Amino acid sequence: MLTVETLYAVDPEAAKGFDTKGLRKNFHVGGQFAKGEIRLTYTHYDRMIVGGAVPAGGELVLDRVAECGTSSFLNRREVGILNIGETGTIQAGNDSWTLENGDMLYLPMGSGAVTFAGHGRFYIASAPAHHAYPAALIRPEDANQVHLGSPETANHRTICQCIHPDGVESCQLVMGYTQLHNGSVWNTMPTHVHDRRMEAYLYYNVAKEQRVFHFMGHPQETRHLVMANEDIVLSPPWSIHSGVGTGSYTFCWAMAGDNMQFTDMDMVAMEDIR
Ligand SMILES: O=C(O)C(=O)C[C@H](O)C(=O)CO
Ligand SMILES: [Zn+2]
Repeated sequence: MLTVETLYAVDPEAAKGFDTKGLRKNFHVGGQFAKGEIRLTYTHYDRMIVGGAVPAGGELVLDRVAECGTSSFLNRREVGILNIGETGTIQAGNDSWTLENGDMLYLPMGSGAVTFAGHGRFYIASAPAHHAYPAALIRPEDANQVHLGSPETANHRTICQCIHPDGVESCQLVMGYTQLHNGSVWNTMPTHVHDRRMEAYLYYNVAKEQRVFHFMGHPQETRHLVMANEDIVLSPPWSIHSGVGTGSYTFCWAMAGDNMQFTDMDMVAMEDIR
């Protein structure tokens, strides 16, 4: 079963006026991981699609998605797929990959129908593409690691870059995940914006009774959203994206837009945040 919802883009002036319900309706994407289903959200931020596929021991096929206006999902798109569940397989054309927890698969434009099987919980992030780069399976040890923060500022973390210009190439999708070190709870703080790219965060490995307070908004008009396990949040290009957990967590970030330079960020000075 395939369900697709559409989210239109919001400008910073409109976002200023949202109450909690309005913020959640426009930026929070929940419930994407349902047994035996593929659930997608088609966003109008750089036409990024996010969602989940949970085959739960059966098979799920991702092929035609009416919102894309093509006969098959990947006709003019590329996709990154992260397994946050148990072992699962993904098949596209004559190729098949086994993904353990923490493995990511890049599938290029033109891959055809994608079949999910096994016991994986597959997080999907897809952006428009114009070229077919090679498909690639990225295991945790293949990711480029960047170490940031410190225990003193509770933001000690390792950024694992999986799909990026110096690793597995893509047209515009840049994707990886960030692991907080023991006792550290802040991600992406000091924070930044990048008006050239949108970003989506999937929070996972969040214990049932814990939450992540995710901060968004124009740097001088910040708001927060309370995120539970497997919740996704969209960050418009004009928005900060940072979070603090009441417990440990991991998050997967995916970006699309005008350039692919991970370090191309406009840092927000602490004294300027409101
Ligand atoms: O913890 C972090 O810092 C991040 O993971 C940063 C994000 O990946 C990001 O915002 C990249 O632009
Ligand atoms: Zn960012």
